[in-house]
Amino acid sequence: MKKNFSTLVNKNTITSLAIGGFDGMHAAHQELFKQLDSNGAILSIESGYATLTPKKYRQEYSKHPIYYYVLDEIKHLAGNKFIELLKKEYPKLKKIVVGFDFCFGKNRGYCIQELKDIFEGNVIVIEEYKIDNIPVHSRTIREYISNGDLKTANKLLNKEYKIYGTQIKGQGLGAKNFVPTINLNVEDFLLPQAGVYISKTILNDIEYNSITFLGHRVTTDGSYAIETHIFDENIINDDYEIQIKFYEKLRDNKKFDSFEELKEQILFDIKEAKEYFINKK
Ligand SMILES: Cc1cc2nc3c(=O)[nH]c(=O)nc-3n(C[C@H](O)[C@H](O)[C@H](O)COP(=O)(O)O)c2cc1C
Ligand SMILES: Nc1ncnc2c1ncn2[C@@H]1O[C@H](COP(=O)(O)OP(=O)(O)OP(=O)(O)O)[C@@H](O)[C@H]1O
Repeated sequence: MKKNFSTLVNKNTITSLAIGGFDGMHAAHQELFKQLDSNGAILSIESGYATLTPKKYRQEYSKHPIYYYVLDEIKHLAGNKFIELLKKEYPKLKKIVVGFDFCFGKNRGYCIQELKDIFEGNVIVIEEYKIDNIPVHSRTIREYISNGDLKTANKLLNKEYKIYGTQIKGQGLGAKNFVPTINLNVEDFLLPQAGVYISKTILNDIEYNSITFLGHRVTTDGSYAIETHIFDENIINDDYEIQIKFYEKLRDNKKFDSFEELKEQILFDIKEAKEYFINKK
């Protein structure tokens, strides 16, 4: 994970700010960032609901430093007070970049026109950004992920959806009866719909082709699990942090009548996922 270097960049040097929530750091957010100059920064207003790129993981997706405000601490401010606060914290601020639907201040009562009226500087407003006619928003991307449509979610993110987790102990059945898997504990991130996904797993900065299962292990102990199988590698993982990138869903979670049938299906899933990566090249 890239360290948040915002604390290292002096706010006195910042001349432009992109303002918003920025959960996902998706394709539309990146359109805003393109308008920042080399002394530009991102001002993320934290509502506490970021599940695509929780705060700790967000800096990875931009070269501009990210600063944060907690929404609850600033939402009572009248529009002019908010701008005063920005001017005080960023004395060289000349340009503000926001999207078409940006509103701020008490009761979200101040929007683009008020921003232009109050801020004595350049206000750049980005029109609603769409991909294949789908408006790009964090809420829309969350919905695609929750419905298992990672292909569309990734298109709107302009990158593969990625989660971070830590290794936990599994049932100890995988390597003996099925295939070896790393079992993960994941906090803070939105999890895709239950099922089997083509994925890449990153351990110690090395990216491996893999397949990932999420859901209740209805064929074995019934408990919820996130498990990833890395292809053709003998992995002895002692890494604290594991990253999973999701590509496409292969199938739903399913209850099998025997371990043999589940194993056969898992081997078929692996074959399909391998073909996906071969064809992608
Ligand atoms: C590619 C893949 C697909 C899986 N599909 C299912 C499934 O459809 N139904 C199910 O009950 N468990 C499924 N599992 C989970 C297995 O039941 C699980 O790997 C096994 O119980 C071993 O768990 P362990 O690692 O905790 O020992 C799948 C696992 C993998 C790796
Ligand atoms: N599709 C878009 N086109 C242009 N600007 C956008 C778009 N989506 C977000 N923005 C702008 O990006 C900034 C960050 O906004 P925000 O994080 O609320 O985005 P969002 O993806 O619309 O989130 P949510 O879905 O939670 O409303 C805001 O200034 C917002 O106006």
